[in-house]
Amino acid sequence: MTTEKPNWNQHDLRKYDFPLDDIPRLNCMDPQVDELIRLKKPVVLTGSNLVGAASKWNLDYLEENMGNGDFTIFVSDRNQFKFFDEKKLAEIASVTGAHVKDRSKKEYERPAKSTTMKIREFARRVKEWKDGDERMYLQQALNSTSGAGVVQDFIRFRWDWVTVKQKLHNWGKLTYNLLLIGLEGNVTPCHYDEQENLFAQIHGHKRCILFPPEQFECLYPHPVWHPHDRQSQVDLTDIDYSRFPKAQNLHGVETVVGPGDVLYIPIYWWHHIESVKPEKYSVSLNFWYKAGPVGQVEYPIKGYQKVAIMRNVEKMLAEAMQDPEEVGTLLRTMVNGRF
Ligand SMILES: CC1(C)c2ccccc2-c2ccc(C[C@@H](CC(=O)O)C(=O)C(=O)O)cc21
Ligand SMILES: [Zn+2]
Repeated sequence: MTTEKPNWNQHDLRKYDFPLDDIPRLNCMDPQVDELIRLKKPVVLTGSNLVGAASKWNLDYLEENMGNGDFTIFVSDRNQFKFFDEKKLAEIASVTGAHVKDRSKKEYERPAKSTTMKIREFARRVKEWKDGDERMYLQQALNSTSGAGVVQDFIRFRWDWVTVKQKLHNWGKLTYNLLLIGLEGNVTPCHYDEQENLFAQIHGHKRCILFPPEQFECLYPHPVWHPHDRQSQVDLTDIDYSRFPKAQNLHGVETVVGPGDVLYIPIYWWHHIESVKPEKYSVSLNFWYKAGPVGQVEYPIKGYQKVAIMRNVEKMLAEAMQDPEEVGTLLRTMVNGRF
């Protein structure tokens, strides 16, 4: 049985061009949960109390209990926070041979810039924020150096429960717990991660739209060597069908998570996440796990395995030619009129 979906006033939510089915909401003790996770299908787990100790993490509490560190804040003059991986610029420079005319100065549009702020300053700006102002998104890995109060709460998470899940599903090690505090209306555009994710919602609500890895060709990700690697080129809120015709075949699943909900975002699944009204800000904490060991490969191979193969081919070709920009030309030569 699925637990009641919050009586969400659908008309408040943005209408998309593509069909969206509901992600199942199940009590965490329901045996169907482990079946869905085993099949790498998204599911909302209710009643887990995974981050119950953080239920009091509103801005006032966090302001008092996150210590005096400098926190990473992304700033954007629009709703979208399309992250830009600076490390990729160094990788491009390292793989590009001397024979390439000097393109390393190539300018990329840098959408969201990052800065650091004390939690007190961030909290003040959130309280004063009004629609139209510059948007901010605090994203900070939690660890033992976070404030004493937060660390005490962190220790009291349901690590017993989540460790059982990690082992049962052969996930690798826990790499990060990212604390996320974003303003209502902040959008993290459609992208995939190469990690399993238990996404715990703590304060406010987030609308999560997901697509399976099989819809790779409808979402036209940036090249692997691009700073927007793993992110879709398609703006789902304003789809350019002339550039991205296959986006017409998009068919997603969605849910709105609220405090206490934990959404399982399977590795390589696309997700587009928006903080929604009525709360002014939202607080989430994700649990990212490395992929488990590649077990016995079964054929036909699965969608997410094809994505991993395509990534490796792009990397290998860029290195072989010492020129990332040559990859498209070579691949077109390989397939056009032949396969
Ligand atoms: C947009 C932002 C702040 C960012 C900027 C620059 C580099 C990285 C990131 C980054 C990574 C993860 C998230 C959380 C979540 C999306 C969401 O909840 O908004 C998500 O995608 C996940 O948990 O996998 C959010 C961000
Ligand atoms: Zn993500």
